[in-house]
Amino acid sequence: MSTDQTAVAEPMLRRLADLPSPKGLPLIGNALDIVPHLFHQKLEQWSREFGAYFVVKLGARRLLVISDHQVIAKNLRERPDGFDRTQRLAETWKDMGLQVGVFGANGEVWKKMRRMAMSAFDPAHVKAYFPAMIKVTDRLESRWKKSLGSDIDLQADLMRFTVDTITGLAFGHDVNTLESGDDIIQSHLDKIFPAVHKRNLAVFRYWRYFRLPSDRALDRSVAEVNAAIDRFVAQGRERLRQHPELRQHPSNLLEAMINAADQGDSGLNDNDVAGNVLTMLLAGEDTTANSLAWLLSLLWANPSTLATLQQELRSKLDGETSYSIDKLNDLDYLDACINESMRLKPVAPMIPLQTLKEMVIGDVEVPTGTLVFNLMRRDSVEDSHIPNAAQFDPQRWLSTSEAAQTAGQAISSVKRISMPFGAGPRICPGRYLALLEMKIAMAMLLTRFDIDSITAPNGKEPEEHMAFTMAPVGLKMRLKLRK
Ligand code: HEM
Repeated sequence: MSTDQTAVAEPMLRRLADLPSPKGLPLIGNALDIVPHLFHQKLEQWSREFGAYFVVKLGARRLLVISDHQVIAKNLRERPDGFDRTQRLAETWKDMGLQVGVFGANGEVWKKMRRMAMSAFDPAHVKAYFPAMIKVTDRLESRWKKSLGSDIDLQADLMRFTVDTITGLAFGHDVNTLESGDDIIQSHLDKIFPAVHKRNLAVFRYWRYFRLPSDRALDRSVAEVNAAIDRFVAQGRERLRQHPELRQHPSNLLEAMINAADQGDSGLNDNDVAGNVLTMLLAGEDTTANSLAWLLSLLWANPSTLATLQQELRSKLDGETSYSIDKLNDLDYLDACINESMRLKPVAPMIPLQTLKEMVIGDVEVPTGTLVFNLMRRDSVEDSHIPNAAQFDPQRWLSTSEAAQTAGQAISSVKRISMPFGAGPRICPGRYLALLEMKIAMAMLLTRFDIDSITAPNGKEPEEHMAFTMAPVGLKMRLKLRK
């Protein structure tokens, strides 16, 4: 027998130039195919056409787009050594005059920032923030009681809920948008994410040469936000000076992060604290509010699931005088509903990264500096990976369910395929807090009220709108007092 016959064939590697690519125009490539708020859907559509690996051209930039969940999970775990967040994100952030925080930072700076952020999310601290979360939830309940029978702008109210929660937690500052109308900082923060998303995709960075009126408005908003955050950091320091006991038991994220920065070897200063506070504000509001809005719209579209969830919440929480973290963590069906809605409607449907070295991704050889767009949802909604993937079926997350007994493989895979909070060393550090917020809001809503209707414009399914996070468009909710 010749050695040739026994040798194991080396897999053939492809290069970026060998991969399929949607047809584009000279110089600008596929830029005209891209509508920023539908970018994720376009990439998902192309991935069905071109497969798990393809290249999109945006001017001089080449994006390697990947939708194989196993490869994506490996990419996310290969941080910080194999991948950074993109250079373009860091540049966009800097152009806008924003302080770098843990989300946008890379390398050694990220490591320090991440340590500081994690200290703020330590479970003992989250427990200390919990009473503030209850207060905000009570206010949401009062607000909704005043709106009985009329249309509630669902997302706007959920944003008020998450803004008040995060601002309270981040700064110990009670902005109370639920009772007192609009908040100034919030109206400025609202401009930042959509601008980051648009500028990240732009082929020509015109704002480096001239400013349109919208850019000047953005500059003003960033200046206001930066000044407000600096004030909050100064106030936080003053509080710690006056109440040294808060060093041991910080009452908010800001105090916890100032403490972490003040540890001898932290290498962090107040600018870093400010960058992380801004990051928490941006990362913690739309994400949680949009996830809740998607969950509610899916429940309304699936009445028997809504009834089962209502039954779980009422049977376990009726008669309780107040919420507790333990009780909220004992709501298995609610957990399953949240997981299932984030599988179908992940608010971060793509995670862009950039390679830090030459590497092989799947069967593709890529050079250093390659932009890699990880599509988080494609496999999660494919029947070949998840049975009846389009169906909203929380049961698939319950290990005790019949489905789990008969299709054990499918159940373990749904947990591996759906990664709404990312994965690996840069997985979302706010995930437990976000889940707690979602649970307390759902517990309040379904034990105190009956939902009369949740509708999207024209009676259709809600459309997806991407502006750094993916939101449902135009949801209105009507409530009745519980029978
Ligand atoms: C349902 C709500 C949320 C969702 C779906 C979500 C999702 C995500 C995702 C997908 C990432 C990227 C992870 C990766 O690169 O692997 C991320 C990162 C991050 N999230 Fe969240 N998030 C949520 C809520 C929050 C909250 C409430 C906070 C803080 C108050 C937060 C803070 C952050 C931060 C600081 C990062 C950057 C982590 C790093 O780069 O090391 N998130 N989140």
